[in-house]
Amino acid sequence: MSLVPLKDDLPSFLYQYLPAAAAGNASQKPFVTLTYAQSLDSRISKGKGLRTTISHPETKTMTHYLRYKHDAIMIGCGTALADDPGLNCKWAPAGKTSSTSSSPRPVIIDPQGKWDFEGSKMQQLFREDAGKPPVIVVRDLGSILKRHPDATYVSAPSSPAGRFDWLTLMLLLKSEFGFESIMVEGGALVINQLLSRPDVVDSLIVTVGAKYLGSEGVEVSPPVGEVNLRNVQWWRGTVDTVMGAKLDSR
Ligand SMILES: NC(=O)C1=CN([C@@H]2O[C@H](COP(=O)(O)OP(=O)(O)OC[C@H]3O[C@@H](n4cnc5c(N)ncnc54)[C@H](O)[C@@H]3O)[C@@H](O)[C@H]2O)C=CC1
Ligand SMILES: Nc1nc(O)c(N)c(N[C@@H]2O[C@H](COP(=O)(O)O)[C@@H](O)[C@H]2O)n1
Repeated sequence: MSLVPLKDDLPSFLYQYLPAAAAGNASQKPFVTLTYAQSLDSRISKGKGLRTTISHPETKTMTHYLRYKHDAIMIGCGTALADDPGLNCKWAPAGKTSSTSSSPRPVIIDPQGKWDFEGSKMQQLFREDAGKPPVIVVRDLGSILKRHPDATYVSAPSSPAGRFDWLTLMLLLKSEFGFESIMVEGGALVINQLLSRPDVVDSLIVTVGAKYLGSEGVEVSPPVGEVNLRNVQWWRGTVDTVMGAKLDSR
């Protein structure tokens, strides 16, 4: 499906939240953008495992513009299993066409290796030369039952509860794969952890869709309680609004 054109004022609105604005900052860590679309009742899908459209076509185009601006796109395996997403980039600057090379590399956080690249939308796009193959981050390379030859598996150190530390993970992804920028799209478990990590997240870009999804929906609400933001700006579209912000470390 093709995208509607990118709204003219979005690039200037987004600029300060994108990796290019931090170019020249010598950091060991990749630039990390946390971005997702939520309803007015802070839900990112209408139920566990239910792929849900929240973004209006013009903010969907914005998401593809954001994908164009990052080296990698990260999701948790809950999202990979629920949505079977493509995670490629369909946006291209005027006069150019989108291609595999302008798509970010998908990164799937999948400690137990539950998600399978075989038969996925990502595999289909890769075969059509319309998307890159994923990096799959697991806990233990030896425990993966089905390894796909076109996917890259990498193990990361984890806590006894099986959790990766986000900063360690981002540093590893930069050193192993050279990712200078990573866009994190979700899902809820990933977002709720990262909202309290100003040491990891450089920018927050949230689309707010003009709808409610109800109490059965998958909620974004950080367990740590209050999270404060700075450098907050709002963009108003036809139906949605978009908030750009930085996480406050104080
Ligand atoms: N509206 C939006 O922008 C988006 C909506 N979604 C929705 O979110 C829902 C999925 O959310 P969740 O179920 O919360 O799944 P999730 O995508 O956050 O994945 C959770 C899984 O990721 C792994 N994981 C997360 N943090 C980890 C850590 N620190 N260490 C090791 N492993 C870790 C674990 O295996 C965990 O079970 C779906 O319904 C999907 O449609 C997902 C992305 C964006
Ligand atoms: N920006 C945005 N708006 C929505 O309404 C959404 N449901 C999502 N979901 C995210 O996009 C992924 C799907 O990507 P493809 O279109 O298949 O490339 C989905 O898995 C979520 O990460 N995002």
